[in-house]
Amino acid sequence: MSNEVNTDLLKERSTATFDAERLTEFIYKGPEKVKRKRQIQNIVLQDKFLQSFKPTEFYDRDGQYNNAVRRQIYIMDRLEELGFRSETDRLNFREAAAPVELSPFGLHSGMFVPTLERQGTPEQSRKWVPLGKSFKMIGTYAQTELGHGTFIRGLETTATFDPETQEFILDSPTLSSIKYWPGNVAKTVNHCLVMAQLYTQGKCHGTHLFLVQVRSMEDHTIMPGLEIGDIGPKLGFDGVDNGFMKFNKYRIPRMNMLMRYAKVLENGDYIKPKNAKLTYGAMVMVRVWIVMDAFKALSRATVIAVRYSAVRRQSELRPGGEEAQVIDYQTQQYKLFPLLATSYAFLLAAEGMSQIYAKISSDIERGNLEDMPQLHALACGLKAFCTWVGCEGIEVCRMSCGGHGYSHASGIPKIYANIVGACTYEGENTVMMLQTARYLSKSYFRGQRGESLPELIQYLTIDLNVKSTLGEDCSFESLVAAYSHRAARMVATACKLQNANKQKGMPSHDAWNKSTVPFIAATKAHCHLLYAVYGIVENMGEFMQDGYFNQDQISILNRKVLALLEDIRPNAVALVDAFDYPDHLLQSCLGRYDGQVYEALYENSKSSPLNNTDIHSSYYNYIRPMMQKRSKSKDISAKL
Ligand SMILES: CCCCCCCC(=O)SCCNC(=O)CCNC(=O)[C@H](O)C(C)(C)COP(=O)(O)OP(=O)(O)OC[C@H]1O[C@@H](n2cnc3c(N)ncnc32)[C@H](O)[C@@H]1OP(=O)(O)O
Ligand SMILES: Cc1cc2nc3c(=O)[nH]c(=O)nc-3n(C[C@H](O)[C@H](O)[C@H](O)COP(=O)(O)OP(=O)(O)OC[C@H]3O[C@@H](n4cnc5c(N)ncnc54)[C@H](O)[C@@H]3O)c2cc1C
Repeated sequence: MSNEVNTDLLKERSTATFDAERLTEFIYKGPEKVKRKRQIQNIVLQDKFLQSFKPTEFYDRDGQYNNAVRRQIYIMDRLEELGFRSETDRLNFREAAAPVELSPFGLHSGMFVPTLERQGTPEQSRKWVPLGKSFKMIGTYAQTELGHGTFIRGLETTATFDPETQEFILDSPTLSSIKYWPGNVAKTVNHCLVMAQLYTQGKCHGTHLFLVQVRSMEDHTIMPGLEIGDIGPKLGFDGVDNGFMKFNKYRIPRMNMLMRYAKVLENGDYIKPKNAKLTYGAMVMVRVWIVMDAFKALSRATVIAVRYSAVRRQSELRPGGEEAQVIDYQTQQYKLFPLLATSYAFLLAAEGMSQIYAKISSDIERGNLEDMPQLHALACGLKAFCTWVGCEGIEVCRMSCGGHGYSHASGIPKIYANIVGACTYEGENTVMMLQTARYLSKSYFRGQRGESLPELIQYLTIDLNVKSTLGEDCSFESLVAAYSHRAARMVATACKLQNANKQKGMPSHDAWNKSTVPFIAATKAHCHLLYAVYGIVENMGEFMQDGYFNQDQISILNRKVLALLEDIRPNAVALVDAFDYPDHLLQSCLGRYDGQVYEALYENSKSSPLNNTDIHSSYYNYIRPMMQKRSKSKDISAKL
């Protein structure tokens, strides 16, 4: 590979009107943090073992899982050797060492250990968390079943208390109750946190979490009374062993129920929690993290597509002139530049969401549940919005790279396959949006009654008769006012429909269900209250419905969005460079920093396993016999 930088990329970087390094420092919170991040990324780049893997798509499923395990255990050992203590250092190392290969221990660190910490009693946490952190106990979060994922209250796995033996008896009473999907259950973990319906003294008290040993700590064999297996290949997550698990009257000690919020006493008495939804805390935490995941996925795809668009020359923009950089086509800019803006918006939304989560979850830990509904609504809405919009955007990035975008060598299919699952896991997006919609509906009616509302939703009470003051300058204030107006009006419209349904005599659940489509649109508008002009132009109908904008203002906005494309054009490459993703993290022949795309594609293709032999065995086994047979045939058409 040559080490020159593509001349078009060189020109793009030299004509940028700002220093990308300053923006990188803003993104990563200062020059020292940037320097440290790069140091750690370079340690990975120099690491022979970590650089010894071929791209994941060159391995079969067994190989991908085996590599994922090897890689992650190597990473754990290296982190110990390097003595990285700060979470940022460890995260930077992990992300560089496994940029697209998901970890078979992801749920152990991401849900199992944090849930033991947050949902166990102090004694339980003291006993189990060190075992989890030292990987003596390797666990996952097993909630979803064949028949239920969304409707947790409908889960069928039972945990029945036996006061004689001071044990819970776990059982999968029906086919649909078999645990199905939990990550790392099939081959990796030896423990699970199992969500099950708790029965004691003949009464069901709803779903609770239980710590269950599923494999022997001696030889990893499956514990008697359990059936465990892999669910099979999926759209992505190939290195992750999502599994199924069936309980057959499987006994665990009473003290294996996580009892921080709810308890079962020795005599079988049930002590209920302050709020039944405290058990759902792990899911809220992961939804908050998924907002950052959506930013990382969309920004990486945007880096690849924008750099490639600067390098790719195709067709004549000026008749007889040289072939144009595709980034100079207005249509290509209209595809990609809004995604660049969206990536930055998601970064800010993710950071804001994490700060709100940190504050409210610490209040909840201290017993103050006042803001729990707001946290739930925000986490549901942003998780759904950012993954939906992010995945749509990643697909636009892929298609904007033409044929090469469809190749794994572009890096984009892996980004998409890994993040698109997030539209489903940790709460199916529509269902999550409806949770937020429920919160908006209740808040709207509280606002109508003159009650005070939390700051984030006070816009619901604005005067909807006001028209826009937007002028040629498209001021920030006028844009925020437009988004607030649109969302407030759409929430009011959905709530009025819900009310009208009730007035017609519908029971409240029907009145709700028959207004959920406008509520989803209103909730998306609520979440969209993040970034500007493009969003208005793309959703103009919703902004115009009550004449909020006049014709002149609509023309201003249409002109503005095209003018913004021209404003961004000279800085597009610098704006993606600022995300500072090194090549080995992007894993993309199209998004390389040096722009040497064709050489990289050619080298990558030559390493494809199918090229290990010049003539494939199928020629000898099938093609040659077919040709020989047809060459003897009298029937000329068979020869064709
Ligand atoms: C690297 C990637 C790894 C991938 C990891 C993936 C891991 C997983 O997928 S684990 C499994 C994830 N599963 C889910 O997220 C299931 C989603 N379903 C749910 O959360 C619930 O069933 C839900 C919320 C949809 C409905 O629950 P349900 O009990 O019917 O509640 P519902 O009747 O709608 O509401 C009851 C009240 O509880 C509130 N509530 C519900 N959930 C929560 C919560 N988590 N926190 C606070 N309040 C809540 C509602 O807002 C409502 O409040 P109000 O009455 O004031 O309006
Ligand atoms: C990659 C991946 C990893 C996963 N990892 C785990 C894991 O580690 N542990 C675990 O426990 N689970 C895991 N899951 C399961 C995941 O959490 C569930 O699939 C998810 O919660 C969705 O539930 P469901 O499959 O029942 O979908 P369903 O709810 O059956 O969705 C089907 C359709 O029904 C609609 N629907 C459902 N309820 C309503 C409603 N009330 N109103 C309107 N529409 C509705 C949905 O919008 C959707 O369109 C994973 C899933 C995936 C894809």
